Amino acid sequence: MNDVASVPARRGLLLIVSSPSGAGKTTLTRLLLAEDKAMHLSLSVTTRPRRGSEIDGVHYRFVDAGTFETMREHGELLESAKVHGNYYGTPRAPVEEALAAGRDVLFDIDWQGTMQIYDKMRPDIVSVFILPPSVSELKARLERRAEDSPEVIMRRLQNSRVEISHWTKYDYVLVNQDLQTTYGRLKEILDVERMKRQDKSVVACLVEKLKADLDALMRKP
Ligand SMILES: Nc1nc2c(ncn2[C@@H]2O[C@H](COP(=O)(O)OP(=O)(O)O)[C@@H](O)[C@H]2O)c(=O)[nH]1
Ligand SMILES: Nc1ncnc2c1ncn2[C@@H]1O[C@H](COP(=O)(O)OP(=O)(O)O)[C@@H](O)[C@H]1O
Repeated sequence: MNDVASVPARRGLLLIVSSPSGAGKTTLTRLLLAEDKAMHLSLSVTTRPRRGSEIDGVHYRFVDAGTFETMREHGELLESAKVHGNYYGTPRAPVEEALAAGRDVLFDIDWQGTMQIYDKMRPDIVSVFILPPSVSELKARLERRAEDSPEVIMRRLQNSRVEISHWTKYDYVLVNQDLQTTYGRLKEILDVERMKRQDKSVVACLVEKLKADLDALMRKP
């Protein structure tokens, strides 16, 4: 039996974080990955051009359209979607390996991908939707990030309208006003959801032992 004073064993969970572009999901998920060594990023493949701050194999695997299509045809993607005119997909094998090993996996994917993974793995999923506090702040964040052209920023803002309408499909919604507050809430969600998935057999063993010890105590003269 595990030491009951330590965190009991549990199944791995799949944490999905989605948001309209610029709301802050990359910032939040990078903070989490840096701090939480039990969390592993699902590295997506994409046909989108790499941004200056991104590293191939760390933030995305950047592939051409032909490679993406071959992966999709061969069933190598757990889900895939076209977002802002580019293709994105989640490689299947690393997720299945992580789940089998009881590790937690983090997905930064859009609502279309979320729906596809829900269909396959709903009990293991915890989904969080991040909203910006206002449109002006969303636009300002996209501009401050300074990674996209004005045309790309306008397209992302335009697409935000559809994306935010999917918030109802998520388990939790966070409004990312103050970054540290939002990050704190995200960690609270994760703590609770991990606790919910604790291996109950460990608790059952402890309860049996407590009962036996109580019986023994009561029998003492
Ligand atoms: N379905 C799906 N969406 C993805 C995947 N990877 C990233 N996305 C989504 O694609 C959208 C665009 O991502 P990105 O190009 O990094 O831009 P950003 O949202 O402005 O940071 C975001 O909504 C991401 O969550 C994936 O593997 N599958
Ligand atoms: N709570 C916040 N307050 C102010 N700026 C933020 C906040 N969260 C994120 N940002 C900034 O907004 C920009 C967009 O954030 P990012 O994480 O790239 O968004 P997304 O991944 O959702 O497109 C980045 O420059 C980031 O530093």
